[in-house]
Amino acid sequence: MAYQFTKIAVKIGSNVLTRKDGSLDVTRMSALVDQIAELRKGGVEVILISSGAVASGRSEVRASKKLDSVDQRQLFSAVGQAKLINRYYELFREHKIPVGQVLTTKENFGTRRHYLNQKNCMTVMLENGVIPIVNENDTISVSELMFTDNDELSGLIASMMDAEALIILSNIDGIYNGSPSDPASSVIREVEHGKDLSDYIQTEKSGFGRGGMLTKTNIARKVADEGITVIIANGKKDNILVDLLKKPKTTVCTRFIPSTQEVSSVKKWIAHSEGFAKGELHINEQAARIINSEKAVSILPVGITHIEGEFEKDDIVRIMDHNGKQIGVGKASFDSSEARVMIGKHGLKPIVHYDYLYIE
Ligand SMILES: Nc1ncnc2c1ncn2[C@@H]1O[C@H](COP(=O)(O)OP(=O)(O)O)[C@@H](O)[C@H]1O
Ligand SMILES: N[C@@H](CCC(=O)OP(=O)(O)O)C(=O)O
Repeated sequence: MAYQFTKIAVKIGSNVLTRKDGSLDVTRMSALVDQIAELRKGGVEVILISSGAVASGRSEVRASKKLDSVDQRQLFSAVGQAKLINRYYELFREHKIPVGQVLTTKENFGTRRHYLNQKNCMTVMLENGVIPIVNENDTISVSELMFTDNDELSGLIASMMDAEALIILSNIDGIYNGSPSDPASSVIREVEHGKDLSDYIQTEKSGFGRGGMLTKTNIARKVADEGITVIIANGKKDNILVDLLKKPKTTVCTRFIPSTQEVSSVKKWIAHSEGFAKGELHINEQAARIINSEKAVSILPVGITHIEGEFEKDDIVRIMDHNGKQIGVGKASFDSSEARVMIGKHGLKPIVHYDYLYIE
């Protein structure tokens, strides 16, 4: 039977892969691997983004002295990632499917060249029948260099690899329209473009996760706006992956409806580049109004009131409106000193061209 999608990114959260005592839930891993193998047999290409390094390392080593949170993360992930990938390797080998490890950091997405290098690496893996298993390189990404969590990373990967769908597996059936523990709440089955869900999200996180439901929702919206279906579902449920693709109507999950507008690959990269922004372009009210309308416009010097920070040509900059609120990000066509000289002048080239502008 043909599946609904032919190329998907699947993110498996820490909570799906860990038991209550923090040990690696190999039975669950094995069940998910079986499902991915079944999807592959049915012609679906899969990119896996798997958390669980820190959680699986925690039960493996006893620290000789009390460690701070950074040391703990580095120690546990170094040990745990090896264990995690080894398990995946063994489990996929039973299906004769080769896997490869991709460990990455936020910095690896900072320049277009690095971004394309990673894309090429994973493309060549897929072309050769290898399933990429991606995780953040927790041993070297520390504090401000870290992704918020693997949800953010999975959004980047799905967008970079032009996946048709991103399936985020957590320990909950989807996004509830109230507290998940309240029996009166139920799972929101579909989220249309522009729907704000922030009122529903509780700030608490599950036992081993890092980001929580709010990051999942924000990432899901952004990725769906790029034309990719995003599904949040319960990875602890039997046969969930296959059911989501085979029986989309009857399988409980939250589904973000993708935008039908085409988004260029450069724009996709820029949309996920906020974390690497070097400076700020502040624009006046009229420019903000035009940019926020549906029209395709560039950021011209005439609409800029001031520039904050220093940046080079081709760096990512934040676009701020007249109230100081961030409305987008873009790639600067000039460095900050050149751009400052151009402020307020008519008839000059754009500081950020429309092709390199992402409005939130
Ligand atoms: N409205 C909501 N609907 C569903 N889950 C929610 C909601 N608000 C908060 N949460 C919490 O978000 C958790 C999932 O996020 P997270 O802990 O980051 O999981 P993961 O490790 O799978 O990434 C759920 O277990 C739940 O406790
Ligand atoms: N890279 C970390 C993932 C931490 C994380 O973001 O977890 P989660 O919130 O479950 O996606 C690990 O492998 O432990």
